[in-house]
Amino acid sequence: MRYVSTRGQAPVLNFEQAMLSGLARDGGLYLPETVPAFSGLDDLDGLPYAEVAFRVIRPFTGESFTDAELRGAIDRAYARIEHAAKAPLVQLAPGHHLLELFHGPTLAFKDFAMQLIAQLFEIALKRSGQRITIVGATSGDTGSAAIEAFRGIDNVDVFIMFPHGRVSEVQRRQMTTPDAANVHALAVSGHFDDCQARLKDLFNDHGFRDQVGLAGVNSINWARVVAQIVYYFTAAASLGMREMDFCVPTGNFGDIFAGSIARAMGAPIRRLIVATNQNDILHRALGSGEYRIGTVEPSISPSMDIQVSSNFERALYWAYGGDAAAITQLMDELKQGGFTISQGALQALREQYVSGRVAEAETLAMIRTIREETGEALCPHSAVGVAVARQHLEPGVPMVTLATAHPAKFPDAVEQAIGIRPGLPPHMAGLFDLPERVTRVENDIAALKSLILERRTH
Ligand SMILES: Cc1ncc(COP(=O)(O)O)c(C=O)c1O
Ligand SMILES: N[C@@H](CCOP(=O)(O)O)C(=O)O
Repeated sequence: MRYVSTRGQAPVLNFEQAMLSGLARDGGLYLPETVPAFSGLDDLDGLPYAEVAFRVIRPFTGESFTDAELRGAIDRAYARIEHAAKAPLVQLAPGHHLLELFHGPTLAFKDFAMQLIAQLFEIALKRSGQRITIVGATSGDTGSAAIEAFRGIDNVDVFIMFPHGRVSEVQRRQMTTPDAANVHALAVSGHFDDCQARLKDLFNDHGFRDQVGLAGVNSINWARVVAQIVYYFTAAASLGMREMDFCVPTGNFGDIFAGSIARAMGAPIRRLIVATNQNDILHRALGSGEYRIGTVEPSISPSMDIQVSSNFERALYWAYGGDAAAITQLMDELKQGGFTISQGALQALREQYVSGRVAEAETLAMIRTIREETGEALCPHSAVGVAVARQHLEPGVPMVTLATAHPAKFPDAVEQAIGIRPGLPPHMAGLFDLPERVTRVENDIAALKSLILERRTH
């Protein structure tokens, strides 16, 4: 399996190389040259999650890992997810199901990919003896999952940039309380898009990149996306491999893009529905063809407060039929504020995705409604998903909404909606008593570089 960059100017890599590279050297994102068809769809029902993961991921890893290495990594990764089913599917209403992706150690869907790629990184780094510096940008959940997965791993430093004052207190504490020497939480002035832009600046400075052995664990890393494909298959298997719709709370477009890969592999997915909060650039772009960056408005679903949605570049690459020059041009225009999607590409995108957005009041109302109807408390991101899914329900077609985080990560929003403050699970009970370690940094590339050079442990 060979991986190519969306911008067409970076070396073609194998899986391990693409995983260790993160962003391609031409600034693009890696994608497989072809998507493998999945054989054995009808054999998945009843299999353990780890076995489905092995079958789905194996075609992507090629010669990079032996079967035994991959199975071992998967087993260790998913042993850390508490629920027996790992990603249980629960019925919200007849025909509408919630895919619960928050039973991992940091209570968000990010654990599914991050736990696995930490295992794969460890195998690859032990083999090569290489030392790396992971830098991540987060609106809250990627950062906590990365720190949990990579803390204490030899040969790795982890720097996580989060937007100062724009993540929930639980998310912040998950990033600032681990005391491992290789973990560095950085509170950056600005919003998530600033953090992600600085991350890409670091990757695009090849001198710095090579000096520190820069690696990335955001969904710019193809290995993250691969691991997120698996639960589309387990959900489809639980519903008997009938044609179904998926509604995905969306920000950086990684999770829903994993759904398009699942569909391309053969999963019976009819519609993939992009659900956004008031930061609705994706909904607007799919409606009008104009991808224009607006102001990021803080919301009660802060992990989705994103305007520059990184993985949309991968979707565009497909929609433009693999025309890397066209993507490079669009990404240059994006630096000036936005671009117009060609009619042909827009049509191709609309064949892949439909979309909806909900405002804050609707999100709160949906948390209340689901509490009344089922007794469950939804996190605000999952509530955005459920609200948009309800706009798109069709008789006879099962709908699966991805529940991307545990309500206890966002207690203020949940309490505002239903008057009940969800408690943290026992393994996180001491979170509010631990001392925090965090460095305030300006949104400034020179300041970030010197901090990373000064703090890294190797
Ligand atoms: C809880 C939660 N829901 C949804 C999303 C959106 O996922 P994606 O960025 O893959 O679109 C995020 C952030 O990634 C998140 O943390
Ligand atoms: N919502 C995310 C934003 C980064 O997403 P990623 O999937 O690209 O890592 C977060 O919680 O940090």
